[in-house]
Amino acid sequence: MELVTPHIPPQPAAPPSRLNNARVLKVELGARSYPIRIGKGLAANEAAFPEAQGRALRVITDSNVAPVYLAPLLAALHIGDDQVFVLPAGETQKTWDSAGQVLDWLLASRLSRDGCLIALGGGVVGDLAGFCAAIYQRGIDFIQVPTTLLAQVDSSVGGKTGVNHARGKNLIGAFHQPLSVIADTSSLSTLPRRELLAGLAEVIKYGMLADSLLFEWLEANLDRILALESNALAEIIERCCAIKARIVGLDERETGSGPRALLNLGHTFGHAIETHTGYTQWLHGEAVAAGLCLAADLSARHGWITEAVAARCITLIQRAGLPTQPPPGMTAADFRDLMGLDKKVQNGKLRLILMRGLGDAIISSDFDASLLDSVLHDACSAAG
Ligand SMILES: NC(=O)c1ccc[n+]([C@@H]2O[C@H](COP(=O)([O-])OP(=O)(O)OC[C@H]3O[C@@H](n4cnc5c(N)ncnc54)[C@H](O)[C@@H]3O)[C@@H](O)[C@H]2O)c1
Ligand SMILES: O=C(O)C(=O)C[C@@H](O)[C@H](O)[C@H](O)COP(=O)(O)O
Ligand SMILES: [Zn+2]
Repeated sequence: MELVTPHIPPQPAAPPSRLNNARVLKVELGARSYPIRIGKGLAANEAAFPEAQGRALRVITDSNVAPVYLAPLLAALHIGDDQVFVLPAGETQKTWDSAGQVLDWLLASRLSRDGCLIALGGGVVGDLAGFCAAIYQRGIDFIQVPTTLLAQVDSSVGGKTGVNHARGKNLIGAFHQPLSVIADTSSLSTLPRRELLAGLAEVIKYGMLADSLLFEWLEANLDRILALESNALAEIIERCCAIKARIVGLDERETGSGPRALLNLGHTFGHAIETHTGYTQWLHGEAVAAGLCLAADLSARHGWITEAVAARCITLIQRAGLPTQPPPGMTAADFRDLMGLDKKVQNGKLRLILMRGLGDAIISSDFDASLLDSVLHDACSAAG
């Protein structure tokens, strides 16, 4: 059995600094280091955007976010609504075609290389706007203003940008770090319930892959999160961003044996589900939730985690109102076909992120293929 176990050193002891009421963490990437500012009301506060001052700015957002959060942001940035591109909302917009439309608009608006894009929205807007920033005139600056739980705990941090392809999730993209991440926690109050739960899937993922204490905290405090208690939401955003910042700081570009691939726990399965369903039926977090259950099951069948640990993971996902099984009608063959295009494939061999303990994930290139087959077959049969 060959397991690559990237070492994740403990968190630095220095406490994060504060900016007024904001909590500030930092992604340490040398000259490309940047702050993550977390707090209520930040997206309407000029002081949260020092990196934007004196710059030509363009805002990319979507049709659900714009009516609620655009005007206060424009006021804070002192720009008009003629500097805004509004995408239709939803995962189906995360395409090459949408990127082309944004790039056409940027050129038409004559933005020069010293300009800066602002991504106001969830992970779809963040990934798409970040990708456009990465390739527009060979790369311009951008700032993430995440408005979903998923984007605040995960997608706005780390510089993975890109679009989907009919053959697979995020298959076209670039690494491009933002100048800053401004996570305004008050925006979560308008988030639809289903979107909140989808974000929780990534939070549970962090506990499963890197932090057993976070996982236990989630087991004890899930009801507070589901009740949108602001202290509980702030707690998970900070803890998840701290984990992500640390891992990205160690392995920005997801090298072969570095720890960043661990953030993909559940995703090889989840991305196959999203692609199979045409990015229309399952939210990213929902697909990841089912993928986390498959990863836990496969890890347990290898004997790398106990049945009891796998059951705790699946129970927490179920308690969070998330799917624990693949979509009805999807087959093991569908999974195998789609997983073959996963970006972690090396020399034609699939690598999976699996668990060897609660809060302890591994990259495995040598899992037992017959166990994978039986996990997929059992799960697909149970889903119908
Ligand atoms: N780059 C990364 O590291 C990374 C990490 C995780 C996920 N992702 C990507 O992120 C995407 C999913 O992001 P998402 O879950 O944020 O989805 P999303 O961007 O589609 O947003 C979810 C929905 O909520 C709406 N919305 C956003 N903010 C709102 C608010 N405050 N109030 C009311 N409605 C609001 C949006 O219009 C949309 O309809 C996927 O494409 C996934 O692949 C990327
Ligand atoms: O930041 C990362 O690295 C992640 O893997 C975070 C994931 O939650 C996210 O969905 C990411 O977009 C997946 O990346 P991909 O490389 O598998 O497309
Ligand atoms: Zn994800």
